[in-house]
Amino acid sequence: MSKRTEQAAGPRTAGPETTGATPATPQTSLELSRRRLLGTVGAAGAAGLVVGGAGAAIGVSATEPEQDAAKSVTTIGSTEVAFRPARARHQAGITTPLQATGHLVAFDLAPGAGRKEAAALLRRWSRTAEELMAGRAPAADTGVALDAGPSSLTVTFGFGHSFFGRTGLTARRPVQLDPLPDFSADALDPKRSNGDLWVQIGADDALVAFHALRALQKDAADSARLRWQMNGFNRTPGATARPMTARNLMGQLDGTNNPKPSDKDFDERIFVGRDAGQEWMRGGSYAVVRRIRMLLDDWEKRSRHEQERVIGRRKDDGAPLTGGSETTPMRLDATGPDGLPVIPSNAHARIAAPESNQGAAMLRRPFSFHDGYREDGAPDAGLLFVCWQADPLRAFTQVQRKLDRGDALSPFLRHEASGLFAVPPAAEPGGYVGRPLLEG
Ligand SMILES: C=CC1=C(C)c2cc3[nH]c(cc4nc(cc5[nH]c(cc1n2)c(C)c5CCC(=O)O)C(CCC(=O)O)=C4C)c(C)c3C=C
Ligand SMILES: [Fe+2]
Repeated sequence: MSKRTEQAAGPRTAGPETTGATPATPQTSLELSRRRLLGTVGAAGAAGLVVGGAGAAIGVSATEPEQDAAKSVTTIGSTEVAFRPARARHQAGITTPLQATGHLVAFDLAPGAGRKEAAALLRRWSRTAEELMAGRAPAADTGVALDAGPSSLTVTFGFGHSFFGRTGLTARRPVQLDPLPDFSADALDPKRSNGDLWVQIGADDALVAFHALRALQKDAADSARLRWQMNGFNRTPGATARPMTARNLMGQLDGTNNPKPSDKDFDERIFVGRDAGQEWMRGGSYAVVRRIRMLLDDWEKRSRHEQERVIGRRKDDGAPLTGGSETTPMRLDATGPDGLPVIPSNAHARIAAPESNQGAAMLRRPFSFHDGYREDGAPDAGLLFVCWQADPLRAFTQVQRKLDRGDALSPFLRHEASGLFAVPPAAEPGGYVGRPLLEG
């Protein structure tokens, strides 16, 4: 299995859809990297040469500095994520470890385009995504990613509420796509919210991600028009000396208590089950997307101690305020000498925890964003919050309702855009994403 050094949910292994060879020793890693340096892997021919490198952290000590630099770069580039996972039914980009660059894009079908045009578009998009994720260049390529391998590229497709009316498929729209309720702290921009179609692109190389975005935009041609685009980033794999949970722009370890694929109820919580009302969604998931701006000027004025009480965890190592390490469970009932809860009653992690929400859980897989500075001089920066769940009403909505009523983090956040998308299972061999809906 291909290994990554920066992961979505703390120290854990890559998602089941990541392909690759047996974890490499320093020696094999070097050999594989040499093969790649000889030019055998590039945008035109990566298939079959997924090195599954051991990551920069393993290989660096045994070799010359120049080789080390080349090796760590090529290891990142050559990691491939399967478009049609062999052992999972879901699309890539859900359990895939966080990538360094992301584009979230929504499209609306063009006037006059309906179900037939949508089906043709999803077929084109699926073919392009499969080629690019394997590191192959599509027809009439721009050449932007010519020198790079697939770089963990994932492309994930979803349908918004409005898609079903536009395509005459209202009867097959899942109730889970009913619009999210209004929350008191919402300041949503409708132009940057929702949309007929949603595409999530992630990659460990910014040019590879841009290349994919352009190719998909060209495929959309006259059948769909861009509604909004958001660009985000995460830490680059290998930037930290050991695999770690990612940090957000407030400086917190974010993702610690995410559900893990090894949890016995993971699939049930994150993916639509076999008994779901809408058959075409079985094995799929629902994505909630929120552009959440952080009021960083206010946040950064708070002391470390105050910041930690807002979350309920320590900033440096992510351990709960009740002690231990990052992976130690929070003791929500622990009180201090003053008789008050050690993890404050309005701490974000307490209010959002499954224990406070009838077991509700979601897989958070965000990107940070920074779109420059606002007129008032404040950074236009924050979190492109993306979370995945089998049922948004029982996961995101349940938790956000609670956060909305008294989360200590809320005064430092502005929810500025929102989307809810049905993300169907992966394409079957010879098929395309969404075919059972569009042709069923
Ligand atoms: C409605 C869901 C959530 C929103 C919106 C949200 C925004 C948000 N969160 C952080 C930072 C942290 N969140 C943490 C934990 C956490 N957050 C949610 C849900 C939402 N967060 C959940 C379900 C959890 C897990 C709670 C638990 O089970 O313990 C943490 C702590 C570390 C961790 O577990 O990840 C941080 C830090 C920001 C900055 C933010 C909006 C910008
Ligand atoms: Fe959170």
